Amino acid sequence: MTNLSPLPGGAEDSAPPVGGTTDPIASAPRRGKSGLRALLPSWSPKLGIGLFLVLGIALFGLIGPPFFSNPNAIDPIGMTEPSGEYLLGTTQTGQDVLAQLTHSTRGSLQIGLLVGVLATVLSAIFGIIGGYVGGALDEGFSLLTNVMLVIPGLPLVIVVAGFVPPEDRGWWTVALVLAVTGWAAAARVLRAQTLSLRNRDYVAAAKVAGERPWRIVSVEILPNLLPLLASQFVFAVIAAILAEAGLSFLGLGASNSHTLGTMLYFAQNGFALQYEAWWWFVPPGLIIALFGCGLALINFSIDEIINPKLRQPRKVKAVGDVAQAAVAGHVAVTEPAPAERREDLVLTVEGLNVVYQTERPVHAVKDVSLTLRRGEILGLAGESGCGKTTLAYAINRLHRPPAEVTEGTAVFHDREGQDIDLLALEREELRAFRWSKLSMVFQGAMNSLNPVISIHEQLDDVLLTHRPDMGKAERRERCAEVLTLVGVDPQRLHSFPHELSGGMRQRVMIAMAMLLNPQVMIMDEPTTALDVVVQRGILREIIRLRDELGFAVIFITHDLPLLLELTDRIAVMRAGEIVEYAPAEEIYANPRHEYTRKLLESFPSLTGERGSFIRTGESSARSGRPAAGANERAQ
Ligand SMILES: Nc1ncnc2c1ncn2[C@@H]1O[C@H](COP(=O)(O)OP(=O)(O)OP(=O)(O)O)[C@@H](O)[C@H]1O
Repeated sequence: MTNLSPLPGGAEDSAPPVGGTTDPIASAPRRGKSGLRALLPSWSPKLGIGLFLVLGIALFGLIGPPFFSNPNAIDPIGMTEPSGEYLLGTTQTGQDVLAQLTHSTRGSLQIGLLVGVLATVLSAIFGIIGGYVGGALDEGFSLLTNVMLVIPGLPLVIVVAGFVPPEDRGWWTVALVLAVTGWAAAARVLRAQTLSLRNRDYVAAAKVAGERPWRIVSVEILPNLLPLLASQFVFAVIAAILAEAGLSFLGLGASNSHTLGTMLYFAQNGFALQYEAWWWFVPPGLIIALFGCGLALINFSIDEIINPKLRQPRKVKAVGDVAQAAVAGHVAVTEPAPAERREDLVLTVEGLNVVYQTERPVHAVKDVSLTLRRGEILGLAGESGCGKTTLAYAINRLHRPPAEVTEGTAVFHDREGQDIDLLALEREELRAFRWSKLSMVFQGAMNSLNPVISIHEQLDDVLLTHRPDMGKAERRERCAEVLTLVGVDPQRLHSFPHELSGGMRQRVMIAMAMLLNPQVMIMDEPTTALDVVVQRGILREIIRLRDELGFAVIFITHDLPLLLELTDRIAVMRAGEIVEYAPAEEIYANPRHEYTRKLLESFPSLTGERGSFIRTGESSARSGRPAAGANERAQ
């Protein structure tokens, strides 16, 4: 909408991360690491234990067999307990259990690995390719997948395995049977995910950019499915080892091969349980359990590489140092002129600091102090990445790790006279507070509506949660009322989000935020995605509603001219700090901070030296400010 260009030294390129460096986007993931290292999971106890178990068991199965005697060799000593000669004792026929265990571990690993690879490849082919290509291919693949799904797995395996004569039933035959019968469920999940991913904006952008389908699948879609594929692989391996054990137990396992399953089968046939020969059946059972556990732990770490949000936030040094280091050298805030009476205020934020505790911490909000008066529209301006959203989220306690409020307070002055320390609210108190006293219209809010639920149900849900005493008719009336307030025909209550225009959806989101008659509404770029005419209509509504209902608004945008038209006061943010905080007229007529001046100058003018915007005075209805002139932006 505007052509605000990043200024030299703006937030994106100057926000000093905690710790003193001046690297811009300190949050850039693993920037300091080489390409290969960036793909490796970061070390954690979970990963360590998982690797130890899996590698230990794999090594035991891989390099163990040559070190031990022939597992079939019979010693006339019969069944004996573990001893110096036979570390894990012997079987009923005097065979060395340890020798059998190494060979069996190898056999089971071979089967697990082969089934894991085959089942994952099959599910990826049928799920991802079908889901992405769609049409007849997808229908064919889906039909096959559904048929495989409704055939009961184990009986089919038993029948197939039973048909293969024992002499041909090697470990790879069993693996093949298990893979063919075990991929369908995973394929369904992958197809569903692919269907969702193929409609994402970045996939559409790749298509428009002319990328070939195989590249879109492998570069845009596949990386998003890796955690799923990894866990499906792990699941397939574990399931295969267990299924093979089950088959062997029934005498349908790999003949002439040693697997953990056949070991358990012979232990059962040799009455190991009755003879209390624990050394015969406990070790194979334990290996199966430990191997599964190790794979699951590795899977957690794989998730963390693919999904950085799962990474544990790092603990950083003392909060005081952090704030001081970051604030040092920056220009002091310009305080708003008029003295503020406590009873006029609805929100007071003091010395708020928010740090993203990532590998290289990002100090996104630095020592921010501001007040919001009852019924006031306060603008929060600043270029992309300066910390506006982080500040709004922290005030509303919506921030999630790695974001952490390291210092400061945010106090809500309720109209009933109570002061509520927002940062100290417990979970339930917070749930009751949010939306009923302070609501939020999120960035890109018009996409936040659930596409398969009608507008009425979505509005009604909020009332059901927060006003359980309201009757059905009363709730319906309130839903219709808020829609009317924002200029949407109440008939639209029956509509689904896709039946509304972008502007209408945005209005519905504003209606939803107003539903409980809050005292404060935080609006994070609520009109950015809309064209100027629709935007203008919505902004008019916001001012009118504010005037009628008396709520206060924190309006966040990078569009300073818009704020000049709309707001009573403006806080200009840069690199996490508020560098200027003054009434809108003052910012327009006499910007004091160099950065504010640059922001204003960066809007080209058709008619003058700068800024094709002139204050209309529309928002000054309540304060009695004079309108300053016509507005070209509305055109
Ligand atoms: N999850 C995160 N981990 C690390 N750093 C983050 C995270 N989210 C945001 N940041 C960083 O915090 C800073 C402030 O981001 P924020 O989203 O609050 O900016 P903004 O002013 O709202 O930008 P925009 O107008 O583009 O939405 C940026 O430098 C950003 O890179």
